[in-house]
Amino acid sequence: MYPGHFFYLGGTLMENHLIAAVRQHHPITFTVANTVTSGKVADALSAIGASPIMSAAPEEAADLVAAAHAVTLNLGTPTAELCKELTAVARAANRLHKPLVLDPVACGATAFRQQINHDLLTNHRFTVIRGNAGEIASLAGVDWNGHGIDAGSGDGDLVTLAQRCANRYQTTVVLSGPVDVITNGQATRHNDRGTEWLATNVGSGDILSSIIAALLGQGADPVTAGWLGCRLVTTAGKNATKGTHGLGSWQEHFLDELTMITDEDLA
Ligand SMILES: Nc1ncnc2c1ncn2[C@@H]1O[C@H](COP(=O)(O)OP(=O)(O)O)[C@@H](O)[C@H]1O
Ligand SMILES: Cc1ncsc1CCOP(=O)(O)O
Ligand SMILES: [Mg+2]
Repeated sequence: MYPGHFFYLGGTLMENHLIAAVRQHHPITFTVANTVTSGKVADALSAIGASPIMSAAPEEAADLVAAAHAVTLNLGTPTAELCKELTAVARAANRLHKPLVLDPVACGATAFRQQINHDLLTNHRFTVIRGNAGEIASLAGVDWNGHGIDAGSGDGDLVTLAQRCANRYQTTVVLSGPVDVITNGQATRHNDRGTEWLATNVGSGDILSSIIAALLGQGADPVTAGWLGCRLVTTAGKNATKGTHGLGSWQEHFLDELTMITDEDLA
């Protein structure tokens, strides 16, 4: 717990104050980012008031984890070299009790990605896993037609799928999509806000994962951080559609909406 962090009050986290707390305390949110959306993630974190830092150097992994309030491992563009960094960061985060989020981008697409995710999940504890249905199905060992970085298609109940993944890895799962499912295997919440621009925009999921980390860094419990992260991203995304002509203008409005979002918007 850091000075100014929020804590449980009568069993309920003061969700509405978390955004204000992030804006006031600027939690340092360390992302081992992919090479595609690193800048977008940094901008989105900065827009909500968090203090982003990205690095892929194992030499500074322990120091950066020590300085950070929360950490995200994004596996969008893995390499054998990056695996050293992922291991060093995960180990330091567990040792220093820092919240740790996994974004298993396209984890079912190749044997290489499957192996990296398996190794990380076997050897380290994650506070939250955030992925789309195809990614969560792959981690849960459920048959699914993944589609690259996108969710693809499959049968079955998404709540059951998310709960299975949460139970398998003893963690909280945020399964994102048209309806987001947030579960720790017992408590389950939903968020049904959004816009298809979020699916079209490359990096929406990466942004969500790192925003959830920022909220964890501000002291939110995992289910609350997962739900509020989804609520923030989808509310800003939906509000950004006003006056949008295409993906370019939506992206610009989305950053503005993330910056200006209010408790009333989130309600
Ligand atoms: N079809 C959709 N309609 C509304 N919101 C969506 C849709 N698809 C994704 N989202 C939202 O976009 C955000 C990122 O989720 P998602 O697109 O599933 O991640 P990823 O980019 O990793 O596939 C989530 O907040 C989710 O609610
Ligand atoms: C296109 C692409 N290729 C490797 S990572 C990446 C970005 C994935 O972003 P997201 O999963 O948030 O849509
Ligand atoms: Mg993704």
